[in-house]
Amino acid sequence: MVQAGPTRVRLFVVCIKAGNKVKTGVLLVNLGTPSAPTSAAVKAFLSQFLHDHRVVDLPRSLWCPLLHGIILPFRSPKVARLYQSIWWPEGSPLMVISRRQQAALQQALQDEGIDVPVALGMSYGEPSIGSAWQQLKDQGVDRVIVLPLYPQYSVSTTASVFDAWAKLMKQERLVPALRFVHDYHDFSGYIGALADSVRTHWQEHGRGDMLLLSYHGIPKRFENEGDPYGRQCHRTSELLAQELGLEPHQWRTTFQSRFGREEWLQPYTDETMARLPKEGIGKLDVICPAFAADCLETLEEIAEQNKDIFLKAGGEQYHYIPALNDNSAHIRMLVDLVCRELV
Ligand SMILES: C=CC1=C(C)c2cc3[nH]c(cc4nc(cc5[nH]c(cc1n2)c(C)c5CCC(=O)O)C(CCC(=O)O)=C4C)c(C)c3C=C
Ligand SMILES: [Fe+2]
Ligand SMILES: [Fe+2]
Repeated sequence: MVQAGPTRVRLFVVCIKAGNKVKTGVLLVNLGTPSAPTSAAVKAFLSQFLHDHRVVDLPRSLWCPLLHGIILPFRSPKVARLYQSIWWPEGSPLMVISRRQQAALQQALQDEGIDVPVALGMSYGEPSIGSAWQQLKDQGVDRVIVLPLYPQYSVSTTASVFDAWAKLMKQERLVPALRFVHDYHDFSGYIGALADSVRTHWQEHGRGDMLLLSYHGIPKRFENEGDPYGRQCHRTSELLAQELGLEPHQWRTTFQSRFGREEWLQPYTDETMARLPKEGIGKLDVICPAFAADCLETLEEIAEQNKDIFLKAGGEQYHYIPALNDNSAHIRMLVDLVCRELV
């Protein structure tokens, strides 16, 4: 569907680029997921992920014995069982949804008359960022918009996408022109898409006493060393609360998915769940704005584990509001992000 206004600007931009024989491509990136819900596949995935210095920055002489001797052998079978509990017939939810996002973004750009191929790469596992770049290269792309699907910048996610891209480019003689989407934590289209999703949920399921915004955590030390992730999460929450007209007592920000023994960003989601019923919150709605696609950390940890904690602590009603996934407002927002980088 061709619209007036901004679309005409977009078409104009694409035409200029076409005249200069520059072809832009989009590389969507997410974290990745195991290829199967088995101990062996989870071990392979965790091994690649947890060897990334951006994720675990301990000296290898300390970390590798712990990783190979304890974490991989003991965590893999345990986590494989969790993946089994959320696995879909078509595969890992994160992978299935990411593929849908890629296809929907491709279609939406095409509908706008924007001839920009979209490829999907994962930081860990398959499809790799390298294979996604190869697909774009095969289509004659010489200008790339790398779009990590992380609304809030973190050294452990966004920076590792940049590392992977830089490593890949070491093999190229002709490095393509690059636009790298650093973050979109306060982008109006993203806040609007989150707000639409909450409103739709309220219309369908009724409204809780509180909206809890639970973000994936990072070690507190990362923040002390300059990672803006926590600050950006709080800003997303404020903007969403503002957009929904929530009073301070009607929303709260927490951090989930702790790993290891050191302190992570606080307050912790699970501890908050156990406290809220005692503070008079009986009905709770939970949203996870750091996740562009549902995955283990939302479908199992939030929709199952934390629900149990809240209900066992005396809560009456608990609703998890799904990630934006391939909903139309999310795809529209991604089109807008891409168009911003086409200029
Ligand atoms: C080791 C420390 C970890 C940091 C730091 C971290 C940051 C971080 N992660 C996401 C998003 C996702 N994490 C996912 C899985 C996952 N994360 C960690 C650890 C850290 N994450 C582990 C060990 C795992 C694997 C599962 C497990 O063993 O518990 C996923 C994928 C889930 C899936 O469905 O496959 C996502 C997505 C963000 C946004 C983030 C920092 C901002
Ligand atoms: Fe190692
Ligand atoms: Fe994680």
